[in-house]
Amino acid sequence: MLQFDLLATDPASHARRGRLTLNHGVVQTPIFMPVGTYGTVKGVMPQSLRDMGAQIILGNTFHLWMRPGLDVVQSFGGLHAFEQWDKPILTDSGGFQVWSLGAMRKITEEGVYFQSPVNGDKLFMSPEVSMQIQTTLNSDIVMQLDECTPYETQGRLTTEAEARKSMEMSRRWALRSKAEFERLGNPNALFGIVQGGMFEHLRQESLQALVEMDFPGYAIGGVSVGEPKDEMLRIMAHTPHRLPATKPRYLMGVGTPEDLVDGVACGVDMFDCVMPTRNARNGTLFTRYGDLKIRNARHRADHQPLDATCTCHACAGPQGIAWNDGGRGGFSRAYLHHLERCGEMLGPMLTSIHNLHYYLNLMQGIRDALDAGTFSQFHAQFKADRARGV
Ligand SMILES: Nc1nc2c(CCNCC3CCCCC3)c3[nH]c(NCCc4ccccc4)nc3cc2c(=O)[nH]1
Ligand SMILES: [Zn+2]
Repeated sequence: MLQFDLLATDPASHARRGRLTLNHGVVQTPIFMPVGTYGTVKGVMPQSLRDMGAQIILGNTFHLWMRPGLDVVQSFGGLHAFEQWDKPILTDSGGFQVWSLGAMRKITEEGVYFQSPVNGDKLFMSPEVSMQIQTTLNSDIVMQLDECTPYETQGRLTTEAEARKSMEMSRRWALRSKAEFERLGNPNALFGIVQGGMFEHLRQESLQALVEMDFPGYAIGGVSVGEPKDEMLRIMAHTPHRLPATKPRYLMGVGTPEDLVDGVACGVDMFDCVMPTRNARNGTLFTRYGDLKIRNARHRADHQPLDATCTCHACAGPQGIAWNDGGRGGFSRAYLHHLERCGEMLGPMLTSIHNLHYYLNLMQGIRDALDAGTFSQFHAQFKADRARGV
């Protein structure tokens, strides 16, 4: 089940404030969804995710199907009990993950044939198989099986004819996904995924066909696939606001903090990206005044926290009082620099908490600004602050 309520719209942009009611709870939008790859957000305890305000996380259909295998997840009644997360979960269809595998796959009308990266087994993923897997996982939001149209292949840009062919297959797979989802009597929500490459008229054809199929929500796929930033922004400006205003819009795999704020202004409600956790593990930290590379020698003896305005456990400790508000319970840049240099486990754990908190706090700031009718000012201040430099 899914209910989407529009609570406020920004007069100067396509930004909107909403509320998503799902089987495992209510989600305030716009929202960033932390990505759990093997059934966990790497190095972060579920309780920490709850403490920092995560309302919905992503599960990984493809990986969980490989390992531990559906029989184990099924024995728990689905993903929630298995990974001890009782709030909503969104699962992707697995198509993108197979596509990311690169060579070891063959795409046909029927589905995708590929080799398991875990044990080399010959596997097959079709719209029907993907729906069966996601039904077993019992995720609150299920994604259709689609083909993520590449931006380029072996250095050659995808042509309009290729993008059309790919979009039309995804459209046929949307219908098959929907039919199987309904045949299985899945009580959750199935989203259609808009494709069409970098061609606005193909995006229009794709979204029109999906809207006619009447999904409870829609995703925009086929971006953040190596295209130049201005190409992604062009599609982000074209497609989201053309989707039904009364249904949630999910921009897949996006993005940087700037992309999230720009995406909200373009009418996007939901985002997911591995960036906060992946960057955390390689020592790139997001802060209000720009990005910070904690391994840089200039942090070696710096007593300040990563971000003096941050209330996360890494910056402000258990009390959660920011450095600027007099808090001194957090960890210093010197200590985090040291942990990273020593390769200590606590390093990526603390930096992941900080980066996830940064993303979730940014979305909370956007929701508060939309509630207050000050989104334009928020957008401008956010960009000015980030340009200041750390
Ligand atoms: N169906 C589908 N999924 C897509 C995804 C996966 C979204 N995240 C799922 C999530 C499930 C749990 C495990 C992790 C993934 C995308 N991710 C990106 N870019 C990420 C590009 C990126 C950005 C920063 C760092 C690395 C990669 N473009 C995407 C396009 C599509 C698409 O058309 N169709
Ligand atoms: Zn912090």
